[in-house]
Amino acid sequence: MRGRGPAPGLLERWGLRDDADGLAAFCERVVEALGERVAVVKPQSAFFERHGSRGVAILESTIRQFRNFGCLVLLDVKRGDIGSTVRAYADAYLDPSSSLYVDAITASPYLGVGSLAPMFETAAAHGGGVFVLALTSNPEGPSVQHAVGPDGRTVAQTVIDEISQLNRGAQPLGSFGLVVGATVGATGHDLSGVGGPLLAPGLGAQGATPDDLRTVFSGNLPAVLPSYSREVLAHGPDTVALQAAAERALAECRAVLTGAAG
Ligand SMILES: O=C(O)c1cc(=O)[nH]c(=O)n1[C@@H]1O[C@H](COP(=O)(O)O)[C@@H](O)[C@H]1O
Repeated sequence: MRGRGPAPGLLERWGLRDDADGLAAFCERVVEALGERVAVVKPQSAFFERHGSRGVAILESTIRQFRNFGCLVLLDVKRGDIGSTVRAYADAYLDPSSSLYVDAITASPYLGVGSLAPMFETAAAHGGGVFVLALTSNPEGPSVQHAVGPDGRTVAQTVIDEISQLNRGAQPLGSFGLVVGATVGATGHDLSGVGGPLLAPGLGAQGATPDDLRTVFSGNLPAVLPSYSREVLAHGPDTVALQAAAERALAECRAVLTGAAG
């Protein structure tokens, strides 16, 4: 998977202005270079929202173009709220009648996994997916996610177990995924019953390597969806260089995920 993070630093590096025109040019080039070559793209909504209504229009158009190539779009929005508001987020991103409709989104479980139910229902109704944060790649994450509750489980393990329950019986994988950073190391959390995809950000720019996937995911490697953003995008705007960077990342991850010795 390739993340799409048109951050200000990247626009500048590509010789583009940090405005909506720069953002549009950036997205056009990324779609042209990678639209036919990647299975999943993960645009980060904030990098579009910071350009206001034009940014959101560019996000809509970029989503459409990638989907036209047959690419799955996983929008990184990390939404979460009380149930009635989550219903509106579900309508915005997971209902096919919305202009922001995508195949899957990221969601934050810190108002309780149950508060995300409207997203789960809408995703299930339309064949979409929801990736819920469990063990995030940032150094601040463990202070919340490793906290132990009254039943002896960590916050992260509670999230993992609730998502496992939602996927119960689904074959080969259910619609509900977890986010587990490639940077987190061996935390002792049990992912064996998840039955859904495991999104692994943190590769490349945040320091994790494909080898780290073995440590973090061990027996669960076949469910892992590795994600790179800056590591690939920093090679633009040259189309061939972007494509080569994506191919390199793919080859390195494939060697680990298909069980090559290492
Ligand atoms: O949900 C995410 O995608 C995510 C979760 C997480 O734990 N860590 C994390 O970095 N991300 C996102 O993944 C992307 C990583 O970008 P790079 O570090 O450039 O590959 C960013 O857009 C983050 O918002």
